[in-house]
Amino acid sequence: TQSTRPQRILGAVQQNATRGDPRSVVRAIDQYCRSQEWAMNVGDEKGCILDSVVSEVNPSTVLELGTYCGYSTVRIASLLPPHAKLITLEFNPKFAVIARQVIAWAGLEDKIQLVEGSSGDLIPKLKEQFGVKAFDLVFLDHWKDRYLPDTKLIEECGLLRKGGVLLADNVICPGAPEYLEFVRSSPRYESQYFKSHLEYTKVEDGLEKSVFLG
Ligand SMILES: CCCNc1ncnc2c1ncn2[C@@H]1O[C@H](/C=C/CNC(=O)c2cc(-c3ccc(F)cc3)cc(O)c2O)[C@@H](O)[C@H]1O
Ligand SMILES: [Mg+2]
Repeated sequence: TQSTRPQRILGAVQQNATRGDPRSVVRAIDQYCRSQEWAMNVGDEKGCILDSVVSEVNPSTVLELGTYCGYSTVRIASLLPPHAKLITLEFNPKFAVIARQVIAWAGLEDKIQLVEGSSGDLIPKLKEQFGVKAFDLVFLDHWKDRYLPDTKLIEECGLLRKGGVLLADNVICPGAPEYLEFVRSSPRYESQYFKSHLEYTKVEDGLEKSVFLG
């Protein structure tokens, strides 16, 4: 029977990456998606910007919205200090199954908690159910029209610490205009745009980094 793109991405990881070596997992996915078939991973060019923001923030707790195959999940977690944790939310069970195997191949199960469900339902439960106090970094890479409502929800739930950072993928392509307008005009955020390109292409895209001022 016909395989799915996430299944083929997992296959590329299992064939080309070394178990327990997160960077080889990232490299295997990038090589596959650049040479065989495009997929909506943040990719290697924007990934370097992601790496620099993660290293700068040096977060203890990270929230990712939209796991997909786990590319950015593994990329972020590979840079976290020993006791740091990353919670990633994914509501498509077929993608979650693949992402869990990619995360396992990278050997990052101890750092990453993949929670199945929709961000709107799960965000209000993160404090009580997962013992989260506040996030140092949130990576937004799920449905683009959900960036703004989920940011407001994260604020309402007191899940972003003062100085905490929101990092949003795709603010140009496909675009998140309402989100951009909000974080760039709100006095409670200090925003900065990192110009780059859509993963594996020459199309312009970029990441928006927004520091929560409290
Ligand atoms: C109620 C839904 C909102 N809450 C949610 N809660 C949890 N997981 C959610 C989610 N929404 C979506 N997801 C998951 O995130 C992922 C969705 C990501 C959406 N991303 C994009 O559409 C995207 C699209 C492009 C793209 C760019 C150009 C183009 F021509 C075609 C596509 C590039 C990207 O980098 C992208 O991130 C999936 O795994 C989905 O199941
Ligand atoms: Mg994206």
